[in-house]
Amino acid sequence: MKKLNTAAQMKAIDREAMQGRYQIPPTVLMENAGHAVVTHGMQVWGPWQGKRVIIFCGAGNNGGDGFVIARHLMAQGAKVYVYICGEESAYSEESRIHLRTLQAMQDDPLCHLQYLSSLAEPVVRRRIAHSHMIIDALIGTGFHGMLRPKMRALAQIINAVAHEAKIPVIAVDMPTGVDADTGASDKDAIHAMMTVTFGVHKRGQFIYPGKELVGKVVLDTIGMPMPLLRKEENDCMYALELADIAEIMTKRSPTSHKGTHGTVGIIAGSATMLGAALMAAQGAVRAGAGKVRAMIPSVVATHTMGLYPEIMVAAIGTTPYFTSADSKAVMEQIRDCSSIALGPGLGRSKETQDFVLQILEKASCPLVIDADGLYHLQGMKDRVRRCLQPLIFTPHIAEFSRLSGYAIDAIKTNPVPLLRVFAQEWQVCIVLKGAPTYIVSAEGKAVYINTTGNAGMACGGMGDVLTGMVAAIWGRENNPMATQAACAAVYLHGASGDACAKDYGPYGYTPLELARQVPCILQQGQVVTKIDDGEIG
Ligand SMILES: NC(=O)C1=CN([C@@H]2O[C@H](COP(=O)(O)OP(=O)(O)OC[C@H]3O[C@@H](n4cnc5c(N)ncnc54)[C@H](OP(=O)(O)O)[C@@H]3O)[C@@H](O)[C@H]2O)[C@@H](O)CC1
Ligand SMILES: Nc1ncnc2c1ncn2[C@@H]1O[C@H](COP(=O)(O)OP(=O)(O)O)[C@@H](O)[C@H]1O
Ligand SMILES: [K+]
Repeated sequence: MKKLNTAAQMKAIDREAMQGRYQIPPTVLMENAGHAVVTHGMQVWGPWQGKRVIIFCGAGNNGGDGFVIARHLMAQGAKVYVYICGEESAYSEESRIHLRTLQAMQDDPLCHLQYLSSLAEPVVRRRIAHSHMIIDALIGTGFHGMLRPKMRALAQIINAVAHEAKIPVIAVDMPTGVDADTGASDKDAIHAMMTVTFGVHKRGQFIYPGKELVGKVVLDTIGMPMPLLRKEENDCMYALELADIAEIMTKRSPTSHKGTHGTVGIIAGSATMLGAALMAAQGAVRAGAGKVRAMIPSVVATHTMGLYPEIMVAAIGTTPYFTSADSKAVMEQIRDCSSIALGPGLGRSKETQDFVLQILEKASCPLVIDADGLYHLQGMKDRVRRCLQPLIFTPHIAEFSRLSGYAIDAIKTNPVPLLRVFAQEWQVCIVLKGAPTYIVSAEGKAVYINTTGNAGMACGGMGDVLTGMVAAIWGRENNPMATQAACAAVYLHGASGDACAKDYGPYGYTPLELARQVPCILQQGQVVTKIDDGEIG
């Protein structure tokens, strides 16, 4: 998985690399950063020879990187137009050194160096329009707040002209105007086609709207000592990758049987929401559950008979929704279950709440709780903490807001600290569904961010499928930890959505079509790499 840092964590690493026992001179890190941009740019767009490149250099160290980039581009035969926004005296020592080196090369016909303030706007527009490439070295991890008027005006020009003339923009470390910690972006933030980032990825590259503005992100370690780059932060965040899932979705032993792969109990559905139960059950089947038993109120269960023969259906009670009178029958049915998915389509009757609380109290295996199951747990933190079984909650933002009391806007702006507090206080692993989906362990320490999925999944029932998948992966023999199971399910669910988007089109595919893709993802993505007993397959 990819480690994701905040700007402050990155700064601390930079400091340690320069001042601690490593003693790397700051000019060297900046040199390597600038060189990295030139190298990665060439790998995507070919040789720089003969290209006209505009480099906008801000007043901080991001601008310093720009001066280095200019020198290396000239060495490769590009003509550079370097526009400086800062005052020479205000630059850091390392930026000033690189600026002076560049100033010493000013006579070179390939070098055009100018303070931006001395240039009329139409000239800037014309120069951009006649360039082959633009380098955004205006602001990197140091961006905060909103773009100030002059910077905003410049960013608007760059975006407009680059878009119109189809000129690629390479962002140095971060596109100007994107917050490296949260992905929050100024409305005029620069839209890059590629971002070359240094040392460790930044969180804002994986969170919308920043995620959309960074383009292709390339990481270069710029010669920083690996122990610093690998260091586990107290407040750590990771982006999920296919390889992480392969650790969990192991190959089956050839002699395994259905009992080996877990029995998932689905407690879901009510008179008007039968589909939710079936979609969760299908999610469990497609994610590899050995057996799936769906417990559904009798009144509606009759309609499911024969629909999905692979699912065992237990018709429960006499009411159109579950009540506490049903808990005994349900407990009988889940005795042999290795995990339970509770909640999709249960409805919001007060009587169902009593039922949910009884299941929570008596269950003898891990529980994944979603949708109406979570609705019934509002204000029930103590009851949840008393539950003897490990729990995974899978709310979307509105459900999380209802449960936690945090405002939807606050969750959208910066969910991570809120999720950590909630997970610790409620002692549950939490999956905050959305774009992107976050997974937080019950200790509230590690946060994982999903990298798969698309807007075609914004459709009723997709979450139900996920709930069944989490339960299936969590309920296997040698079952993974809650967080691992949640990460694997979320990643696979999103990857299946991406496969649907490719096969069917960007939207309009159904939750069951998505569920059907799960085994194909395991196959095509070669996710399954190991045998259950740990042997490499
Ligand atoms: N050794 C290292 O550390 C290495 C660092 N490296 C590079 O340094 C970068 C970090 O450098 P940094 O910390 O100097 O910040 P940076 O991104 O240049 O931004 C600060 C400037 O932006 C301005 N500004 C901010 N917000 C603004 C707004 N809303 N609207 C307008 N202006 C705004 C801010 O103005 P101020 O707030 O100070 O008035 C200041 O002028 C990092 O991303 C990487 O590229 C590499 O060389 C590798 C080694
Ligand atoms: N724009 C999007 N990008 C990626 N994933 C999305 C997007 N919109 C929805 N999803 C995913 O689809 C699922 C929707 O779940 P949910 O909101 O609970 O739907 P339902 O309750 O109807 O089943 C979640 O896993 C969510 O992450
Ligand atoms: K930048």
